Amino acid sequence: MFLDSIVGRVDERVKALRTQAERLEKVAASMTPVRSLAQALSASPDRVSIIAECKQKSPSKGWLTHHYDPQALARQYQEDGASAISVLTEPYFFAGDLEHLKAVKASVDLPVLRKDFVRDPLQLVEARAAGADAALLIVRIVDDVELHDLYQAAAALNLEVLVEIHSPSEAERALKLNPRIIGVNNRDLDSFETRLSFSEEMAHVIPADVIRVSESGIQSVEDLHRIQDWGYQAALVGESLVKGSGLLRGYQD
Ligand SMILES: O=P(O)(O)OC[C@@H](O)[C@@H](O)c1c[nH]c2ccccc12
Repeated sequence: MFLDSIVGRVDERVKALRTQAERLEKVAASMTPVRSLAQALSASPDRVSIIAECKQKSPSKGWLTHHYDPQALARQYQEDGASAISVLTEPYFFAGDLEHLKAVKASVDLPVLRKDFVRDPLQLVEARAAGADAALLIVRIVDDVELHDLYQAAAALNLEVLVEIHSPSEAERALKLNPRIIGVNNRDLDSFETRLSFSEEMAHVIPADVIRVSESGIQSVEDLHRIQDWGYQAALVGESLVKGSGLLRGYQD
């Protein structure tokens, strides 16, 4: 199954990273203060804040664009009113690269989120050393102890986290962390199908003081309005923006 193979590759990457642990920790400790994702997502309470994603390829849709320039894309997102930028760094299934994140960070003023499959605290050190302000934590791919340890490790690095869930039981696990931001993924990671109303179903299990992000399959201004009606402060949008839908501009007008 997809997640098993992706997790296998992640664990290989982590193993290779071990030799660089000391250097990465030094670099991470020397980084300038983070740009706060939580603050960026709370800045415009009357509308949905958009985390715009740089993604070249996905397991469900294949190549999204032939000419991928994450730096130029992120700059455009910022100009069009995005609140934060998400950058895919997973190389095997999403054609991502940590270098994309570094380039993006250097060219925008917005918080930058590392979008990867995080299983080990060293990946968070690596993210911080590359300039990430926040990282995604997918509840499904770790156990409770690992989740807790990753959450603590991120806090120690001053890295904010977007805790991603895809079921009521994952919501329960996530809430034990007292997280500031929760992402509800509308995409089922087994079937790859997206269903926006999943965000509606999950809204009532997330406490009101948690920043809610609806993720995946968001394509139109109407979708953004629906999410807002369900009590979400933010949306994570990839494919439709990469393909040039103009959703950000359409929403600003
Ligand atoms: O391209 P979309 O459908 O707008 O989705 C963006 C984002 O939600 C999606 O890329 C995503 C959400 N959670 C993930 C976890 C891993 C990789 C990718 C993702």
